[in-house]
Amino acid sequence: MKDHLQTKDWGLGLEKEHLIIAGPCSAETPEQVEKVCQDMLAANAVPDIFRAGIWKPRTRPGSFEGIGEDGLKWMEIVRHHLNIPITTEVGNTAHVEMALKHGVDVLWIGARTTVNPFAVQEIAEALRGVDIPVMVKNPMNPDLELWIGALERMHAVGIEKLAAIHRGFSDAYDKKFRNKPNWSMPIHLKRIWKGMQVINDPSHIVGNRAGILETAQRAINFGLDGLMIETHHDPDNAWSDAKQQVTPKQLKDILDSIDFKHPLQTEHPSEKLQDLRNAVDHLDDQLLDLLSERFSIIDQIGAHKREHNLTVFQADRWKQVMDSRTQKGIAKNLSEKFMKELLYCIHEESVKRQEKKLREEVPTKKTI
Ligand SMILES: C=C(O[C@@H]1C=C(C(=O)O)C=C[C@H]1O)C(=O)O
Repeated sequence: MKDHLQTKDWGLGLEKEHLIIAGPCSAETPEQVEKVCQDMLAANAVPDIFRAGIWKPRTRPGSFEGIGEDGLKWMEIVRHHLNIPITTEVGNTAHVEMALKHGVDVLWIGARTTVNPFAVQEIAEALRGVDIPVMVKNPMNPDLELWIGALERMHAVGIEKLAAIHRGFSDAYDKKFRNKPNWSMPIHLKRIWKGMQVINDPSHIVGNRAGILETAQRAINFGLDGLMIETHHDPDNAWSDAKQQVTPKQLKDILDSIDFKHPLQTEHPSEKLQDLRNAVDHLDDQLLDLLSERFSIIDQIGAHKREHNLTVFQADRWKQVMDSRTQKGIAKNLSEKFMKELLYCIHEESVKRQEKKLREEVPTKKTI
């Protein structure tokens, strides 16, 4: 993947291994901005970057849609009290112009914008030639390509200072989260785009302040690179996202409670870890041998089906395989979800191979 600059090279003094971004969901009044800063200082909870929403994309009209440009002027208050970089969301070119005019240090692209390549491209064009870091939130839907695509659009206009934000994915059925985490998405992003830092936003994932610590800890356990936590001096009376904001004191407690983990220095794994990894290598070899053996028998069954004019998919047999293996797996401490995914994957390959068998060697019939 393309070279980009990590947060430590943004020229903003962001040297820490885990970046903490905090501040209110929305800037509401100059007094509110000042009070949040004062309470952050008093609670010893000054983040690395201060966040404040100036324009709020709301699901339905009628709720508070952000204070607009006036709020950008209040960012001077933050600079005065905390002397830290400031970030806000931009959703169109007018936002970009105003944010640049008022010296916002870091921009972020919101989830509702990331879904729309036209909107992302317009913002990218407005940023061509500008030296400013941009953080891209995941799109509303769990589409990794769209997330990477938005980062690439920024990179293509010369934005090298890039990071991603994992804020969860909209899900009509799963009501446990406001936005379902789908942890595999940020992990895949980090795997595909080497060195891409992903900041976790537990506030938007959980949707209520009680669950923030648990989700934040999981993000750190998985190896994400920082946290963005909505923080307000009086969360219950916040003009937006009242349920999920925490006070600076609560932010401090959350950060103090998190057990921050560190990436492994891959060059020097301990002897113990090396032994365990060798054992995994050996087992993986055996797994591959077994899979290859299974598929060679599947091919023989395919040949048999071809000779006897049988269909590839056999529902009764498949149900029996699925049910019995799932139960056996559960008894061996493997999760039901994992067993089902594994078996679906194996079955898909089986039927593909057999169908190919049916096509490739049509038995010669004497037609003349
Ligand atoms: C292997 C067969 O073909 C298909 C593949 C199966 C499998 O992978 O276990 C099971 C049932 C069939 O849908 C079979 O009919 O036995």
